[in-house]
Amino acid sequence: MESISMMGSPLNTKETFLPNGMKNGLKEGAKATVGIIGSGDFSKCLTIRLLRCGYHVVVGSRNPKRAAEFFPHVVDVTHHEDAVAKAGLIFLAIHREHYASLWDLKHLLVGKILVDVSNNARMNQYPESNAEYLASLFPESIVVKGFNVISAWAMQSGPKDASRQVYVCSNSVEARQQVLEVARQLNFIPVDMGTLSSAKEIENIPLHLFTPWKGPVLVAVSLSILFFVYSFIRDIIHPYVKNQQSDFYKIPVEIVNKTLPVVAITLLSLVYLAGLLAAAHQLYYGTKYRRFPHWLDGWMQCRKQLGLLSFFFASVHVVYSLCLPLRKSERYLFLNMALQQVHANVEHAWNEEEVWRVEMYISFGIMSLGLLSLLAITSIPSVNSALNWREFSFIQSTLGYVALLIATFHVLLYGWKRAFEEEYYKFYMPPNFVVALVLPVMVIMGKVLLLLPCVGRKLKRIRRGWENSQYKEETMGSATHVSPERVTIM
Ligand SMILES: NC(=O)C1=CN([C@@H]2O[C@H](COP(=O)(O)OP(=O)(O)OC[C@H]3O[C@@H](n4cnc5c(N)ncnc54)[C@H](OP(=O)(O)O)[C@@H]3O)[C@@H](O)[C@H]2O)C=CC1
Ligand SMILES: [Fe+3]
Repeated sequence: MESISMMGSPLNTKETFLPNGMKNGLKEGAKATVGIIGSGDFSKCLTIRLLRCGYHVVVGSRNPKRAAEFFPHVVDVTHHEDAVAKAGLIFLAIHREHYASLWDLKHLLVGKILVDVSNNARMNQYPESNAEYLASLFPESIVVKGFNVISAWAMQSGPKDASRQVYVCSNSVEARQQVLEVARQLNFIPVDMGTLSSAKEIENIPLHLFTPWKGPVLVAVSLSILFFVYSFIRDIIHPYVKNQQSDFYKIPVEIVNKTLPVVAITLLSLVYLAGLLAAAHQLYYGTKYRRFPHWLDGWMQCRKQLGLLSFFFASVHVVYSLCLPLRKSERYLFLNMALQQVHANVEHAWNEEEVWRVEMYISFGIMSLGLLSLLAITSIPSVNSALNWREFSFIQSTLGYVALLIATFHVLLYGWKRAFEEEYYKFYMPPNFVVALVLPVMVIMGKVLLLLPCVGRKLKRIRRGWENSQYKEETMGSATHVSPERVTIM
């Protein structure tokens, strides 16, 4: 047999499964044999990948004759017993529900490494993880969890354009090392997750569906609906009811474009408000060792998503704003205005104050979008890892506040003149820009308060651990230890 088989020394897990040729930097050489139980999609794709990387593969199937048609001829497709006997490292490419059907092979599996690649249909479907269940069925085998986060497609197409990380855990260090090495040989990035107790966490990874995004997206959608309805009532319904003025044409562009910036700046304010509340919490209790309330913890952890959503809304707002002059309505209004000026004998229309206001607010808008883009780019892991902590914190915290300040000026310059011109609903239904400014102004004022020497010095002492009140609690590992400034905002 041209393989390094574990047969005869099943308990010696120190023996390697690496293709010898590769290990010695040679192309050819004796190949390690890897067993796979099951002949489904995952099994086929894993087989191809293993073959490409120089392994010898033996596949165990209930019906080897039928299964052999789907595998390259170099693959040994055989019965379960035979496959298990020929390999020391065995991937179980079958579903958890079928693990018990391998019971008859128990004596053959003693000391062998069983790699559990299974996934469940939903999170926490069973009380124990699939890998722990397998280990309980075959206590004399060595169970390793891994490869479940790699789809059959990614397995076949190679890790170039698909996810690359393979999370591995096992109670046996040697077995874990061997599976980590196989993952490395298959050109994946192995991640050691420690003991088998991490299996549940690993099994839940492919089942997450934008989990960290759910809360922020919900907030963004709720804010959008709220501000859209507000603008609709204020700018469309009210003029219609009061003066029979039909402005319904404004709904698709103008009202949407009034909603977008308000949502963008509110989301950006929420990013920094969480940090401010955390600072207030620490100042109030005089310690950093007290756990933040659950809601604040969750809020702090989704700041990156809130920041990226803010960037998204701001970008779409820019596109809408650039398209405003393309509208027919804008052209008609422009023509009407020109005609009115002709009738009024106005030859030179130039309002110095208006000119400056618009120049400034456009400039502030572009600058804040530029800064937001910078924050978004530095949140990309590869860029993020190229920065040291101080650089990252400077961009995410200091420049983030600058972006918020500039965006606030942008909104203020856009609206302040109109606010004075408008009479209706002035007091009990303020203009959109006033609504947009409530939160950012509060956040900026909060930051200014924190920058006051007396407050700032106290906070610094608390965060460095020099000041702890009687509330000190041992909560190592909780978010309490993460200084609000240390958590990325994007
Ligand atoms: N497909 C994917 O993208 C991924 C799959 N996985 C996991 O890999 C495992 C296999 O998935 P996949 O290949 O898609 O599934 P398939 O349904 O395609 O294949 C499962 C295989 O299990 C064997 N099998 C079926 N019924 C029984 C039984 N009663 N007793 C023993 N063996 C049986 C069959 O092989 P035979 O007839 O030859 O015995 C069958 O081909 C699952 O645990 C899955 O969660 C993990 C990551 C990605
Ligand atoms: Fe704007």
